[in-house]
Amino acid sequence: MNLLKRATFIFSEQPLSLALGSFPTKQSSLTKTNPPATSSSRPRRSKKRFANMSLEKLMEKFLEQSMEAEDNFYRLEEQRLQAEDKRREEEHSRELQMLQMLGQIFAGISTPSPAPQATPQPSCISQTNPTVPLTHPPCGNRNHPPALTEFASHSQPAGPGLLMEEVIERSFSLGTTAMDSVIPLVRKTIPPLTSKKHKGQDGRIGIIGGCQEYTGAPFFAAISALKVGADLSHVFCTKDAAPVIKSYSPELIVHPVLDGPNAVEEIEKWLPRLHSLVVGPGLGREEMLLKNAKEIIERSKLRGIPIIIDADGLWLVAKEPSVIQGYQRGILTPNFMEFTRLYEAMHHEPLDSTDHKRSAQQLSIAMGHLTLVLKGEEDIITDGKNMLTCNQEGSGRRCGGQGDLLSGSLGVFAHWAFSSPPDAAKGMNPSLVAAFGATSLTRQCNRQAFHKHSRSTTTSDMIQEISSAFKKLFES
Ligand SMILES: NC(=O)C1=CN([C@@H]2O[C@H](COP(=O)(O)OP(=O)(O)OC[C@H]3O[C@@H](n4cnc5c(N)ncnc54)[C@H](O)[C@@H]3O)[C@@H](O)[C@H]2O)[C@@H](O)CC1
Ligand SMILES: Nc1ncnc2c1ncn2[C@@H]1O[C@H](COP(=O)(O)OP(=O)(O)OP(=O)(O)O)[C@@H](O)[C@H]1O
Repeated sequence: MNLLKRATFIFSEQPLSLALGSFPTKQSSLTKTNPPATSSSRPRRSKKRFANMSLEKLMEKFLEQSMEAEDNFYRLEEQRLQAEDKRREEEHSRELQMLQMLGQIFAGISTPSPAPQATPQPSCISQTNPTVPLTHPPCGNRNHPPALTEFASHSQPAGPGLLMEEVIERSFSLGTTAMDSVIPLVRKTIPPLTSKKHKGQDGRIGIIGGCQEYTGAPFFAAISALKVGADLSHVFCTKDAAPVIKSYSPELIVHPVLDGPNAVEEIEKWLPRLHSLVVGPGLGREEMLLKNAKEIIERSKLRGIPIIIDADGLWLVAKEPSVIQGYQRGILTPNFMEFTRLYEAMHHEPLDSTDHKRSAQQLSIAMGHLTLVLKGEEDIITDGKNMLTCNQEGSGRRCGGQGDLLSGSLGVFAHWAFSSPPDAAKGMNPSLVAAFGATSLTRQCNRQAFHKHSRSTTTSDMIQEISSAFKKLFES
């Protein structure tokens, strides 16, 4: 943007540089402004030439050129983003081809007679299991094929729609506890802070939510994303929620478009610039808002953007599971109520609440191996094949909004996990690594805030703790 802050006019052999910020933009005030000071070393000849041009004309010309420069900048930026998208799509299709080839090789080796395709044994159901088979996601920002090191034993019949890549397993040692062994993987996905980067590279996160009733939830999610380390945080909310959310924080970019006549098109314009999307905090359940959210999810899927669905976004998923079913970069973060709703919508029978882990695994499988984070006394994270549980000590305090802190920070961790080098997560599904990072952080914030505020702890207190909780977990 520095390019835009300066405009150079070549009215003579000597260029005249003007600082954009130092000029008023209104025509009326322009006339009152003194001509810009020129350096004492500037030759008289160029002064004479400028003297022939009125200041007003000069400023007009200057503004024209600066607008042109700005247009050019955005055009180039758009082209760059499109090229980046294209490169990513090519990577995906290469990866898929690889997977298909591996699938064919596998089919040749292991199926002398027609064998039933099967769901891998959920041997990872226990968090203390030292060796957990993990599967590389079929769709990831990876340009390497998964290692074909181990096949699961098949004790369950294949579920409908199981893919070949689902039986390609790889061994992964979890060590003694998930906490000890997954945290280092999370760390590896966190991009280092360096002076070489430009604004936006560490994350541009979008939140779809915020309506008349709920302005806190999208704010909590968006500000948490920033505090975790995203560079830019956008909130796409309804018109009447926008001024309220803006007033909470000047750091957020707030778009009052979600209930507008062209909501989907308005938001789609931003999708090429977003690294991940969090759908649902404070979205409400109005038909039109849910319809717009649904369409935005569809368009984000086409671009391979990681999508976290929480709160009222999960209400939408319970009504129309196909909106996210099978999308390997989708992550659902239900609390127990939301989980029950989803489970019953998918399985058409009441939830057996005695075995949360099994139910979570079943729901994930039914959703096409989507990563699911069932929040509770311990957070259960599963993609249907592998399971992690997060027991990071929190507190007994459950204030509204802490789920928003989780979903907002997960938006950032998901972007980092999906865009880190292939070996960072050691072959583990990036969604699982990201979810583990976000749940540990949320619980650590809760613990630290409770230590200071006990019963009065609120989500704002927890957000204050993000910086030190992050350092403690991932940077110490
Ligand atoms: N300050 C704000 O603006 C906040 C807005 N929120 C928004 O409020 C909207 C509705 O969310 P709700 O969670 O209330 O909706 P739900 O319909 O999912 O929850 C309904 C009820 O279930 C209860 N419940 C939650 N967890 C439970 C559990 N484990 N066992 C039993 N009952 C449980 C809740 O207390 C609530 O009364 C969402 O858009 C959400 O994002 C919340 O995020 C909280 C903060
Ligand atoms: N019983 C519990 N003990 C410890 N931590 C918990 C417990 N229940 C939830 N949490 C933690 O609180 C975080 C948010 O979960 P919660 O169930 O409050 O979400 P939510 O109801 O969706 O939140 P929100 O109020 O934002 O809608 C999760 O990271 C989870 O780890």
